[in-house]
Amino acid sequence: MPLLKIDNLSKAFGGLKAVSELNIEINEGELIGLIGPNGAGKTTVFNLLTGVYDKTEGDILFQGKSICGLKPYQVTSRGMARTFQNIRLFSDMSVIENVKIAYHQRTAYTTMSALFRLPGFYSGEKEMQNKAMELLKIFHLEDKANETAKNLPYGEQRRLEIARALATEPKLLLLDEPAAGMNPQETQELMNLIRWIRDHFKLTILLIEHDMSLVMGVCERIYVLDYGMIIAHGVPEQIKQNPKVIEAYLGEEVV
Ligand SMILES: Nc1ncnc2c1ncn2[C@@H]1O[C@H](COP(=O)(O)OP(=O)(O)OP(=O)(O)O)[C@@H](O)[C@H]1O
Repeated sequence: MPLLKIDNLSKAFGGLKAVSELNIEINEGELIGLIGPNGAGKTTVFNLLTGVYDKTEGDILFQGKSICGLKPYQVTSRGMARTFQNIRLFSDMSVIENVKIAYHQRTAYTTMSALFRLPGFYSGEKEMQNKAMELLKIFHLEDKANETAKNLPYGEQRRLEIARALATEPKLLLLDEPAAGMNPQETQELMNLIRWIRDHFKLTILLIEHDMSLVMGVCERIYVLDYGMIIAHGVPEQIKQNPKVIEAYLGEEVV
């Protein structure tokens, strides 16, 4: 059974079909790319997967169960987390608070123990603090734990967003243009980090990306969207040479 099965999914905005009869299957542990020209429908797919938009037609099965109609927080608790094209951090909160907030969805202590500061609350808080610090270390942000999120350089804010998504302990991680705004060296480091977190956390990853060197370098299979439809699907070597893909990018260098 695939971890994620997108089954004939469509989404219309009035007369515009942003996503049209989409079929995608992703198996546990895979690292998959979703690419396509501007306006192809990639972010709409993420919004459909995470309960931000309601589908017009079709179904989304996650671990064999339909997740259509669930609210974003319910999708998160089923084990799907995402980052955004435009970074969405709690910008006035500290770096570590950003991560701890995500852990709150997963902590075992009850409202009663939190209200009355019972022992369960303190052990829960301590555990959360330790786990958050561990994540920050992985993303080389431990020295910035108490800085205000908005004061971090752009590349670090992007890494913090991924750390925060991981704090919800997802099975499937959706990354929307993780390398946007990064220089080539940062992009290379991010590529290594994405592979590493997939292996370390035994994750499945679906990523949207315009940076072709990142997509081709890191993804095992790639789906190409154009006008809401899949025009190509395969391993990076097949995608690079696919005439429909080259045409969709209007002669832009695909690699
Ligand atoms: N909430 C909305 N209301 C109306 N139209 C929308 C909405 N969201 C997206 N669209 C339209 O759907 C189409 C697909 O948009 P989407 O943002 O999913 O593309 P994309 O592939 O992510 O593009 P980009 O690479 O530029 O981010 C576009 O024509 C867009 O204008």
